[in-house]
Amino acid sequence: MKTVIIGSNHAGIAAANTLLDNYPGNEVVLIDRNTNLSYLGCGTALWVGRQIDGYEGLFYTNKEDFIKKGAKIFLQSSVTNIDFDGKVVHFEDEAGNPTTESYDKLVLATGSKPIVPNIPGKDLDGIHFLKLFQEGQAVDHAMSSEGVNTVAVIGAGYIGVEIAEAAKRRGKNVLLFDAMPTSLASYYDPEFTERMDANLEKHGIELHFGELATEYKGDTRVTQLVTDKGSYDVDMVINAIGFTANSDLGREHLDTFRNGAYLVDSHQKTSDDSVYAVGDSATIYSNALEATTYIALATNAVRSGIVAGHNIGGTVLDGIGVQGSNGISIFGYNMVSTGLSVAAAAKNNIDVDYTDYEDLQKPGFIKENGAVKIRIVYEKSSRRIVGAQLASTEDISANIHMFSLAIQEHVTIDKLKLLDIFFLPHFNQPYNYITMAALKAK
Ligand SMILES: Cc1cc2nc3c(=O)[nH]c(=O)nc-3n(C[C@H](O)[C@H](O)[C@H](O)COP(=O)(O)OP(=O)(O)OC[C@H]3O[C@@H](n4cnc5c(N)ncnc54)[C@H](O)[C@@H]3O)c2cc1C
Ligand SMILES: NC(=O)C1=CN([C@@H]2O[C@H](COP(=O)(O)OP(=O)(O)OC[C@H]3O[C@@H](n4cnc5c(N)ncnc54)[C@H](O)[C@@H]3O)[C@@H](O)[C@H]2O)C=CC1
Repeated sequence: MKTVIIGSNHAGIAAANTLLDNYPGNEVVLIDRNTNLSYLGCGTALWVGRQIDGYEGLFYTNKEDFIKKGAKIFLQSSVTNIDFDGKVVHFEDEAGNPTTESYDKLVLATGSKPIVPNIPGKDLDGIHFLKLFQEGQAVDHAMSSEGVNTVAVIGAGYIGVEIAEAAKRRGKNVLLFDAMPTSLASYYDPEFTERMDANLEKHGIELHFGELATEYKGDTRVTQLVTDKGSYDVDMVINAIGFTANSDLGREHLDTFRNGAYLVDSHQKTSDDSVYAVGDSATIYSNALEATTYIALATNAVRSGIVAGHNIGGTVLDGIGVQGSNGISIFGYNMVSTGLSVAAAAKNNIDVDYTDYEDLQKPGFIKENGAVKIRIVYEKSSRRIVGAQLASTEDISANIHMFSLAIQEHVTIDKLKLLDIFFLPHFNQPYNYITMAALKAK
């Protein structure tokens, strides 16, 4: 069996490793247009903000690792089209020569692309995106340039907020814009985002929410940002208004979701029996929504790659869906969420209630101790938990995994009330915030 994988970042790598490590004898070919593979974009802001020494540690594998395992790998090789009937992939190799690879099974792991604000001046110099390693390098380089003092970040989602922090750490004046009235509006309810907004402001970031960029101005280089509310002199712009699926190669042939992502089943198989799609290029099943959706996260990319790899290798393995669990840590303030916020539930016509609680992480006699705010969201009719959000200066990240499992397994809010949660003053309180929030549920 010969499997060709297009795209060798997180999803393609997971599919390739699953096949190579578990199913010897399978022929695996990886093709990617980039110079590198396995770049952890999540480290870009840490590196640009000088919280880590450099970018070298942000890659977890390389071309040689795949060659050692017996795979064939082409980098700097762009796939131009796929003959789905003849099962042949056409690409240009590193030297620019037209080349082909036939396949028995094809894995599309072409990921996502940043959404480009479609406004005048969008192609001026000094306007950046933050998806690829090379784009991170360009942003890093620009921030070191003389005369770059004011940075506008468009989009206060995860990338925008993280790079705003990094730019501030580099001593820039930072203006952060979003169409929504708060930061992180797709992940958290206002009672949580207002804390992040206060945190950003406290650290000197100028917030412009509910404000839309309408034009980038300058001769060859951007010097001014115009919005529906004003205009600002800027030296650099970073666009971060979300990703869309990169399904350019198969959109004509395969069934797709509303944003163009390849529609896949629980084996990651597309509408073509020989073609699988994984990671940001594909849809994913949300256990909170109980529906197919699109969530661009590295964690989903890895899991979907593993599922595709096993199914191609011959082990039937159903994906179990996701909750879109996510987290962020900005100037020491931590927020994690999973499933649906109250706002996201309303948007999806799911009638929910929620229960909030706030308390110290540990008993009052422990000195190093921060307050934790928790919200648990549950469906009114079934009482199943559909979401949770936590915010604190404490490391509350591990809590969210339990809520992720609860959503996956359709656990009700009532089941959580008397759940056995251990107590040790070094870590938590006997009347802990999870129990207390659950007990408070209507
Ligand atoms: C700055 C940043 C921070 C992030 N932080 C986090 C985080 O903290 N946690 C988290 O879970 N997620 C995070 N993400 C999201 C995560 O990086 C993506 O969800 C993940 O990269 C998706 O992996 P993928 O392999 O599906 O797609 P991609 O990473 O998009 O990779 C697709 C690959 O396909 C190749 N390709 C595309 N078209 C072709 C073609 N025609 N021919 C050949 N090759 C092609 C590309 O070169 C690329 O290597 C972050 C993303 C960014 C940009
Ligand atoms: N910590 C993590 O888990 C991280 C995850 N990622 C993932 O990478 C993907 C891309 O990240 P982001 O680009 O930050 O997307 P995002 O979806 O997190 O945020 C995009 C933001 O842009 C805003 N927006 C949309 N259109 C706009 C417009 N025209 N003008 C102004 N604002 C506008 C939205 O309201 C939203 O707040 C996401 O799926 C994200 O979850 C990225 C970084 C870190």
